Amino acid sequence: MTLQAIRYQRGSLEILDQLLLPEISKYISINNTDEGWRAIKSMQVRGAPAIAIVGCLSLAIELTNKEFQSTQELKDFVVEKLDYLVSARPTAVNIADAADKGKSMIQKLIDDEKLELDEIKLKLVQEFEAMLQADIDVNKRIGQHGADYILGENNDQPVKVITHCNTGSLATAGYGTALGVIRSLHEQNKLEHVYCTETRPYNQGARLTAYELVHEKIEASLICDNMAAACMSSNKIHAVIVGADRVVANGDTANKIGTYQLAIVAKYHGVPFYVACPKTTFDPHIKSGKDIHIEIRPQDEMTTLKGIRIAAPNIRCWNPAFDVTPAELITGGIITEFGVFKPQELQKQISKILGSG
Ligand SMILES: CSC[C@@H](O)[C@@H](O)C(=O)COP(=O)(O)O
Repeated sequence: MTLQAIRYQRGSLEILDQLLLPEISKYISINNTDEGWRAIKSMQVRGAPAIAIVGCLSLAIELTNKEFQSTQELKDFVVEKLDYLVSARPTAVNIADAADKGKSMIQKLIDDEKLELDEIKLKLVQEFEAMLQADIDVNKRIGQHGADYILGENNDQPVKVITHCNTGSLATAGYGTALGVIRSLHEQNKLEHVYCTETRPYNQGARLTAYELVHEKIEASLICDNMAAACMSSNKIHAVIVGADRVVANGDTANKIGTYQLAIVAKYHGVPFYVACPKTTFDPHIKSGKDIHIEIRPQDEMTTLKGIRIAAPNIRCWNPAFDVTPAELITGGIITEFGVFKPQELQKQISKILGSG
């Protein structure tokens, strides 16, 4: 059985508290957008697609339980709550994309004079609910496209890959993006080995990806972040596959801190570097990676481990949660639900994809 980070049925939302994993599997309920915002901010739920889905579902819960007197009141409430949810973490664009879609949808529904207030509310709730299944479907397509492409580049022979951070069932509605590609390779018996990086300082790799890989019985080894170069020089690695929090118009990509250095190391060793993400991770409004807002996280994520101080007292820290990988280092391509694109064709492909609705 695959891990389920998000459990939802109308009126009830629960998430697996990722702060407690891997030792404790505990679901917590999210009853409104305040609780949704706090769960995202504290990283009880994390990963670009999961943040968007949990944010929107926390609003669906609040909408289900609340009565409105007018469509204007409903619209003001939805817009305010969506803006609030987007503010929880700034780098991943998926929640901003979902918020924009929610806002234009409510306007469209209000403009439809045939619809009553309750029907408008219900349709909006249904729209947010549909994100769960849609994300799993998209991830499976990403997995298939990515696995086919990588195997095509390797004469259909089993491959060894490296991945970074957590991009699996815990970061999405299920299956995963980069980890979805790895899962798909494994399902086809074409995955010889996967190395997952520890992903300091929050340890998404050691705690979450390693947990998913063990759970799925996938051949895997954990490496510290500073072992990636040694791993590539002492093993034949066929691909590095990572996820993304925002891919901008020129193909520059923000992802978990450490992705950039992994891409540099991969280029040096001639290992193709792939980014796997859905179209909701594209941000065509930003031209280059220099303009992506990078979230800075609290210092204690670096200085302490489970509440125990591991750094010298009084040292200051710089703790950016993400970095930007320039498009030219994404040498393998960007794996989407529509296929695999080279970063230089991304701008054209994004307009084509976004134009297709
Ligand atoms: C499918 S998840 C893609 C990205 O969101 C993932 O690689 C990542 O950087 C997650 O960062 P996090 O800080 O854990 O939310």
